[in-house]
Amino acid sequence: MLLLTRRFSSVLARSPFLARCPLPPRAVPTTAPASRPPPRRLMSSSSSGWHHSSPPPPPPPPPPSSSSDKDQLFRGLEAALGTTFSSDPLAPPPEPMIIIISGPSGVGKDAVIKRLQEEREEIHFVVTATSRAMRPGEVDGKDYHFVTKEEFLTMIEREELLEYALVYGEYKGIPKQQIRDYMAKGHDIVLRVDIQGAATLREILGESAIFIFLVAESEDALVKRLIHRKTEAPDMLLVRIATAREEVRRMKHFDYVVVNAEGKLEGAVKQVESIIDAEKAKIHKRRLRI
Ligand SMILES: Nc1nc2c(ncn2[C@@H]2O[C@H](COP(=O)(O)OP(=O)(O)O)[C@@H](O)[C@H]2O)c(=O)[nH]1
Ligand SMILES: Nc1ncnc2c1ncn2[C@@H]1O[C@H](COP(=O)(O)OP(=O)(O)O)[C@@H](O)[C@H]1O
Repeated sequence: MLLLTRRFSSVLARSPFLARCPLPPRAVPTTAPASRPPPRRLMSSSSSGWHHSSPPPPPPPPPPSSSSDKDQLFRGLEAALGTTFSSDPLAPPPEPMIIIISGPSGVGKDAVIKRLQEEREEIHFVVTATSRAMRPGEVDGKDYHFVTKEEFLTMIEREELLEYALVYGEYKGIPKQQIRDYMAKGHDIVLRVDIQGAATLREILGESAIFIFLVAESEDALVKRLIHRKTEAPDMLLVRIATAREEVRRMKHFDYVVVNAEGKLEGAVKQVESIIDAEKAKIHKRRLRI
């Protein structure tokens, strides 16, 4: 430390900046402090306490004001350290991650993911393959890759799927290659799966992915939302509601729970974004293995 201070002092001594703002002579000792006797202290006659017998040190030099002074000081510090200051980022670059969004049918997974994609370009929503029929308004390759049952079975045989399940009588599965391609390009991956799919993915991905459970504020709200969507016949509605009751009990296996309350879609999306941001800022990051 003493050596550095000396070196810095000698560098600054040669700079015009120092000529205008000289360092106080006692700031850099020329002899080792151990060899110097401790300063004598005298009791002041006033009641205010102790005073040094030596005169007060001169005031520190004023901070550099002009940009050339600041530049001189910067270079002086570099010279004193014997290295240049690097402008490389101090934090490691964020790595792509996999985010799994699950929850009961009708809770708003698709709605949350759609808004998330609008907010964050770097997110890739994996379009899963399904054997179910296309609903009005759905687009092949955007909502799902709609395939026949035979085509789906071929994909299973060829081990092209990271995970697959029979969901309400129809096959659903995640194409592996799509994940690899987008991760290689630095994208974060969002997967939307049912609860059994999330359990399978937990076995495959362990702690390397983030598992988010989406819920409505209440069962009552969830049922109304499903009725309002008008995509299910009453008997299928009953199956989905009964299943949802079971699914909510599996919440404890997830990392986070986000409430998508009625009319508060934006709040749910913001919370998912906060989770992603916090995970990106973690020092001990999740190590992905797929
Ligand atoms: N396990 C698994 N579930 C999926 C996959 N893709 C979609 N799902 C889930 O299948 C369930 C039923 O999907 P769908 O019939 O499209 O109905 P909706 O999502 O409830 O409108 C939803 O809970 C989806 O999350 C997948 O690749 N694997
Ligand atoms: N916060 C919310 N408030 C009101 N309606 C919502 C909200 N989130 C989603 N919805 C609506 O609820 C229905 C079910 O949402 P959807 O995204 O299809 O659910 P999931 O993908 O989980 O089955 C849709 O009609 C959607 O527009």
